[in-house]
Amino acid sequence: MTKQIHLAAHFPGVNNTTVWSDPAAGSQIDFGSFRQLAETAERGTFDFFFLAEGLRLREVKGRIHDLDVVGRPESLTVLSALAAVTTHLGLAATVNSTFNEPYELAKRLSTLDHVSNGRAAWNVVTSWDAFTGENFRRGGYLDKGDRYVRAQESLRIVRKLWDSWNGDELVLDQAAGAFAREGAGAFADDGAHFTIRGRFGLPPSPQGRPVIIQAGDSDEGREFAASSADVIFSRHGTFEGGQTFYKDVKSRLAKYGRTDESLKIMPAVTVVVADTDADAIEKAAYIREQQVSGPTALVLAELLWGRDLSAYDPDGPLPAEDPVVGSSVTQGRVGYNDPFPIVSEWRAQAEEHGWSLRQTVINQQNRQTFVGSPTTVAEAVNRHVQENAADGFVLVPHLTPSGLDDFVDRVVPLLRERGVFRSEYAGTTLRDHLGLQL
Ligand SMILES: Cc1cc2nc3c(=O)[nH]c(=O)nc-3n(C[C@H](O)[C@H](O)[C@H](O)COP(=O)(O)O)c2cc1C
Repeated sequence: MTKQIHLAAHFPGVNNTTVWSDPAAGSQIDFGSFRQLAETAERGTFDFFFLAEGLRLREVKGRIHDLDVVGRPESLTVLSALAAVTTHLGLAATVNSTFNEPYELAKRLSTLDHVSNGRAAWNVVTSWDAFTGENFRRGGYLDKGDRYVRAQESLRIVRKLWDSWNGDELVLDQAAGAFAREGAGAFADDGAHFTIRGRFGLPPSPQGRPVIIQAGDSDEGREFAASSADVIFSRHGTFEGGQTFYKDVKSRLAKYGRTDESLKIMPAVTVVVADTDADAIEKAAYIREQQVSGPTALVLAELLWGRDLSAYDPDGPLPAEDPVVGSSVTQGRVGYNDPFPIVSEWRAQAEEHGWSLRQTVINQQNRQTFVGSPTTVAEAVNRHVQENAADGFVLVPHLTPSGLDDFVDRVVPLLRERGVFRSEYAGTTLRDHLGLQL
């Protein structure tokens, strides 16, 4: 059976994917930028618009990393404003489960679902580290092993609050002076992280339960997604890597009584489109040059090596030392669990091609996923989906807010022609777009 492709738009701003210094880049903060990208995604009949979250600016030796965007507005507030200027596009917010309370989460996400008429999604992320925790009153953080215990408990309670109304509690009997039935929204929960009871103040939202997205990659993260998520935002965008990840996660579903269709896998990908394949390859190389300055190459290499490499010349050879596991010189970024095979591969490739450290980072780490003419890109996107390397993609543009124009104007029509992507929205809620049941 031919699968239908799912697509989402990622608003740039985290990591070195964004080239904010490009003369064609607009504001990362002005609402007009969010609106323009969301309108482009809706014109392309995308499933949803996605906002990542960084709770603390990344630092390298105490200084803000030069390619991170400073001053990101808060996601749920921006998405609520976008709800008023879009009609069908899903609206997905990344919100951390470590530093938020389930009651607040349930209320804020349910509110987004109400104001958008059923288009809300929550991307549950689990940063646990002390560096991020310093921003918060409790000043603390979780043991790494507890991050999914708290996430699982938070999600279970959030769902309990969303389910605490049957939907028939509002009486609105003017003559009798009765607004709602007794018992509306009553809840109680007693767990390892929360002991709470009370009343949830909001009647059920249009989706009942907003869509749940998960983005962790560890074994615990994959298990959490298999048990509880509707969508996975993964980093496995290559064909082979995507197929391996897809098989791994889908094979975990049966033990939770779930079908393959109940969990959509949508890797983050980058796309470069031009008139011809050759033009696109040239354009892609230029973008990678912009994304990886000398200082950025050193930071990305430090993350892999787990060492201070500031004495190295990015235009010189790769560091001779072995990597160190578990030491993060770059605070606020997740390091590598097993850097050794990657360092070996980088060394082999650098030697074969005569690459400097910077050229190695550019070629090994920052390659765009889909590069080519509109036809080449449409065929590759479709092949990944039909051959189960993904159910769709979260597109990460390098420019704000015009970075998806080429894809929407030139690739989407080809996907529509092939009958693998919608020409108009069939339903009104995000669950409808994703083909998800409650
Ligand atoms: C593709 C992808 C995107 C992510 N985006 C965010 C984000 O925007 N904000 C955040 O705090 N964490 C983000 N994360 C981090 C994870 O959600 C998770 O909290 C972290 O990786 C720890 O979980 P793990 O050990 O299972 O990977 C992202 C992870 C992946 C794989």
